Amino acid sequence: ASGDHEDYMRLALQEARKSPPKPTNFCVGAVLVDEANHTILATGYTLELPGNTHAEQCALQKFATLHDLPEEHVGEVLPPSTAIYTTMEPCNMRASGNLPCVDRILRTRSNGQTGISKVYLGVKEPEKFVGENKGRAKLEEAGVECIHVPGMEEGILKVATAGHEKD
Ligand SMILES: Nc1nc(=O)c(N)c(NC[C@H](O)[C@H](O)[C@H](O)COP(=O)(O)O)[nH]1
Ligand SMILES: [Zn+2]
Repeated sequence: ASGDHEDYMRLALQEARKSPPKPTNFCVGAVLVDEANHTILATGYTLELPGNTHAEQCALQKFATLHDLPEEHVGEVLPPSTAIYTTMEPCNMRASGNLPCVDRILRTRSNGQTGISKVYLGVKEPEKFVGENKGRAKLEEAGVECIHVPGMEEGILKVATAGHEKD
């Protein structure tokens, strides 16, 4: 039911609120969900884990850690109907040059692993740091279904840009 999608996106926004505002990125929240069992596998928010970490990256890393695996191997332990909810579409390029979350999501589907098969997003990425984010098209080309969960855009962007100069 669409209510579930909004509930998970609201939870992701709650997570985003925990992120320390910075002028050089967005405060984003993510929730990794086993859709078949309606269970939350992990949550994450920007900068939750040490280093210049992204929300989606943190959720993946935390779930991998639960299974004593590094993030790059998380695809080995994700249940068959795993989705990720993220308040902002996964990054496809990062000004820091760190591995984008689109690549981390696609990596979960390597070696015949199902990995993440659905991405629910709250907003498109504003073109402030890296121009237009073409991540959604890249995910869809790879067979990952991307679904916009509407209705929370204002709140998501307010949190995401909390560390930015008020223009
Ligand atoms: N989906 C998403 N989740 C995040 O947790 C986050 N911080 C961004 N932000 C996207 C933005 O494009 C990058 O934050 C800047 O490009 C700076 O790059 P770094 O974050 O320093 O690697 N996007
Ligand atoms: Zn990212």
